[in-house]
Amino acid sequence: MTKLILASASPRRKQLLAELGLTFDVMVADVTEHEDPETDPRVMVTHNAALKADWVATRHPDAYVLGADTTVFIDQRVLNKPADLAEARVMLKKLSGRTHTVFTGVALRRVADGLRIDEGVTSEVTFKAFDDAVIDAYFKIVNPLDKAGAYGIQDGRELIVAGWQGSFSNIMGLPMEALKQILARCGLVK
Ligand SMILES: Cc1cn([C@H]2C[C@H](O)[C@@H](COP(=O)(O)OP(=O)(O)OP(=O)(O)O)O2)c(=O)[nH]c1=O
Repeated sequence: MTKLILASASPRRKQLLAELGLTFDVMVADVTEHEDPETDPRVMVTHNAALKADWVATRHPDAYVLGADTTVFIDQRVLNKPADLAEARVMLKKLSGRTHTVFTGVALRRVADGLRIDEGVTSEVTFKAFDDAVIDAYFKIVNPLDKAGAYGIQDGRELIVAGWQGSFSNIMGLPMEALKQILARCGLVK
């Protein structure tokens, strides 16, 4: 049987991949992600997605292994996960009333036949203009610390998000439209 492994600790990625009706295992890669705020975001997410997939793939050479990485980009700088609530607040204030870009990189690997597929997807998100009281309310319902840019489009978006363009699932962490095409190329989905 063909085995698929999701190389991720993200509950959002697990939930999104499960929506395809596939059977898969989850294994978290023990890697240090590249997180330079001044780096090219597309290069960074592609590199980090490949790092995660490669780490698991070398340990499971017969399995298809999927890795992904998501970041937020504004003012020519990358916003990764905030270190604490104070940094999360600074990030949300920077994003308030403006449009930013979300980059997700996806890497599929299989060591047994040398399969390597890399893909990068971008989406745009526009935030409402909001004040500290809104950020306080937002932090009561969403934990910003495990999310790039200190927000999750999937929860509480009525407080902060005015709209988006592109793939909603890409913003959440796994671009499902592109991923379905990649998995279909490997015969894993129809
Ligand atoms: C922008 C945005 C990010 N995120 C999340 C997706 C990712 O989980 C996280 C970005 O960090 P990542 O390093 O991409 O992912 P992760 O550490 O959560 O999981 P792993 O590396 O093990 O795969 O931010 C949302 O959930 N919603 C959003 O709207």
